[in-house]
Amino acid sequence: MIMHTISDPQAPAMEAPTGIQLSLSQVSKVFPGKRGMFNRQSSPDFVAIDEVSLDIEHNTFVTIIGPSGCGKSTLLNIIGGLSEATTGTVTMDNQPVTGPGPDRGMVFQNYALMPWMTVAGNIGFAVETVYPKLSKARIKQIVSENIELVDLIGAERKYPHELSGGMRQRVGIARALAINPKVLLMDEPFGALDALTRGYLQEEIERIWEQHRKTVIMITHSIDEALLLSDKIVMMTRGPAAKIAQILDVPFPRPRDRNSVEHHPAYDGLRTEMEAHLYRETRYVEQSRIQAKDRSSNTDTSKDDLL
Ligand SMILES: Nc1ncnc2c1ncn2[C@@H]1O[C@H](COP(=O)(O)OP(=O)(O)OP(=O)(O)O)[C@@H](O)[C@H]1O
Repeated sequence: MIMHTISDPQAPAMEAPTGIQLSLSQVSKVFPGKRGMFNRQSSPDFVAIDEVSLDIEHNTFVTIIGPSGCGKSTLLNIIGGLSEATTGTVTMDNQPVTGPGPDRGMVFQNYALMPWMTVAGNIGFAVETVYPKLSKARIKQIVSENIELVDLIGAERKYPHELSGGMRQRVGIARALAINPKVLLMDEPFGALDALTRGYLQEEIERIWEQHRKTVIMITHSIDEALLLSDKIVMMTRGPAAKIAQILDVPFPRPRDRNSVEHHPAYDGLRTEMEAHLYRETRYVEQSRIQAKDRSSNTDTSKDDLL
């Protein structure tokens, strides 16, 4: 765990930093194959991502999009320090990332809240853990500010099971922001929500981002979500050995809302480009699956012929 030196999470920044904040250099991840008797390898190693390099500037909203199973979570987990790159390096503010730390807050699709703690308890616990020297009064104040930020006033004493999915994810976001990370990492944060709640929370994230302007790296499967929120969209190729295919710049002015974004002259072109990429990569994955299935059923048939 990186040692943190900030004594108060909401302490004002000296000045807005500029330039590269997070840098990935030739990052690869290989999951080792299974080992059987006598430690003999029974399945091959799996190269999930292959030599991915990416520079992310301060205060940028980046989304990662790509076909299912290409390695998006693997990449985000390496940035978050939850998983180690097999080769390559990740640096944040020129310091190597060697594990999780309060400089990178994470928001998960399944919320990952502690069920026995209230809304305020979940947020307060995170702040207390990261900043153990803060007074109880200061922690309470930070909790209140962040509950207000995500529009959860009145739900402070509720437990996660008493909340809707959208409210739970608001708690997840408040908890991540309360420790004042330099970078917010979100792995499909709206993936488990119904379409209406999802649309509402997307606009909330845009509003919150306007207030904080933190660097955000978010995984999504939604083209519209990526276009509404991002400054940059990182499009990944299919796996195995996934790479970055292309990075799109999103030129829509801020603050944004769905209507203004959809009427921007660049919207249709960007949308078409993303659709074409995802369609191409996903079709290839599906065709490979069908061919593999055909091959295995042919093998079964030839076995039957022998009987
Ligand atoms: N611990 C692991 N051991 C072996 N293989 C793994 C492991 N974790 C992930 N993988 C494989 O690595 C590849 C990338 O997985 P990952 O979850 O990063 O993809 P993803 O793009 O986030 O997927 P999705 O869009 O479905 O959420 C997949 O083929 C997955 O099966």
